[in-house]
Amino acid sequence: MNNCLKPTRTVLMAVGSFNPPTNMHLRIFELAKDFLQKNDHEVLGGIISPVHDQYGKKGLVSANHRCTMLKLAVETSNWINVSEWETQQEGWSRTAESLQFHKKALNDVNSEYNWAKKIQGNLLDREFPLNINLKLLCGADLIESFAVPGLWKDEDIENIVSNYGLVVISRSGSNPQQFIYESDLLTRLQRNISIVPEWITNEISSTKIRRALGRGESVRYLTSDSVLNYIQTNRLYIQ
Ligand SMILES: Nc1ncnc2c1ncn2[C@@H]1O[C@H](COP(=O)(O)OP(=O)(O)OP(=O)(O)O)[C@@H](O)[C@H]1O
Ligand SMILES: NC(=O)c1ccc[n+]([C@@H]2O[C@H](COP(=O)(O)O)[C@@H](O)[C@H]2O)c1
Ligand SMILES: [Zn+2]
Repeated sequence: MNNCLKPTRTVLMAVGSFNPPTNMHLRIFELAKDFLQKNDHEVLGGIISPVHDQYGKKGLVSANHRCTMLKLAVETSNWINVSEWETQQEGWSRTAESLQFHKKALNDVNSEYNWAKKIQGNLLDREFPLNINLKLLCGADLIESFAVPGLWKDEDIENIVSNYGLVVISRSGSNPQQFIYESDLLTRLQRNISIVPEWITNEISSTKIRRALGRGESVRYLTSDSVLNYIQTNRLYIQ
């Protein structure tokens, strides 16, 4: 919330494997946008930032495939974009580093990145400074991973929540309110965390899509037909 008349200019960024992209990956952006627009934010755009190959998660297909699938998935959206920046670095980037890079590029009027130009183009005026805020959008399982020992630096969690802000979409099997209550750090920073309930609950996950594909079962309507055609043409996720 801000106290002046203008709504806060906000961009949402989701990080993850997107292995493969699912309809829920796009849904979380729609849910977050609706929520923020009712709460005094002007949502200028969304960015999906797939993780580097060196993240090394079991079964992760190449960034080349994941970026191509994501670009196919967002073809139906006029506001969600794909950033390949993380995948183009020497190695894995911490989420705090990725947020820092993307926020800087979004506020740079001379940015060379297409997603930055497109999002800036949604501004009615391009008064300098652009004052575009970036928030991390995630499902409740990602915030719960903050508690995994050694996975996230405390200083990164503090930086992400206090300098960017979090929008957390509830996911079955997780309880983000309780998780925040159990963390002194997150309780202190609570006003920068928005929890958005997903009332039309849906269990779609990339893991379940990979499992079904591995078993030769249909995954139609869990992801877009364009992504599905790409998976089939390139024979991905079959053992
Ligand atoms: N059904 C869902 N509800 C809420 N958030 C989701 C859902 N599916 C994915 N997300 C969120 O999307 C982001 C990217 O997640 P990720 O690429 O890990 O997808 P996933 O479906 O969880 O995949 P996997 O099963 O491989 O872990 C994360 O913040 C995750 O919490
Ligand atoms: N310390 C960190 O910044 C940190 C730790 C663990 C995961 N992450 C990110 O969270 C995402 C997790 O993705 P998955 O849920 O697909 O494993 C990835 O984008 C990864 O880079 C960041
Ligand atoms: Zn996941």
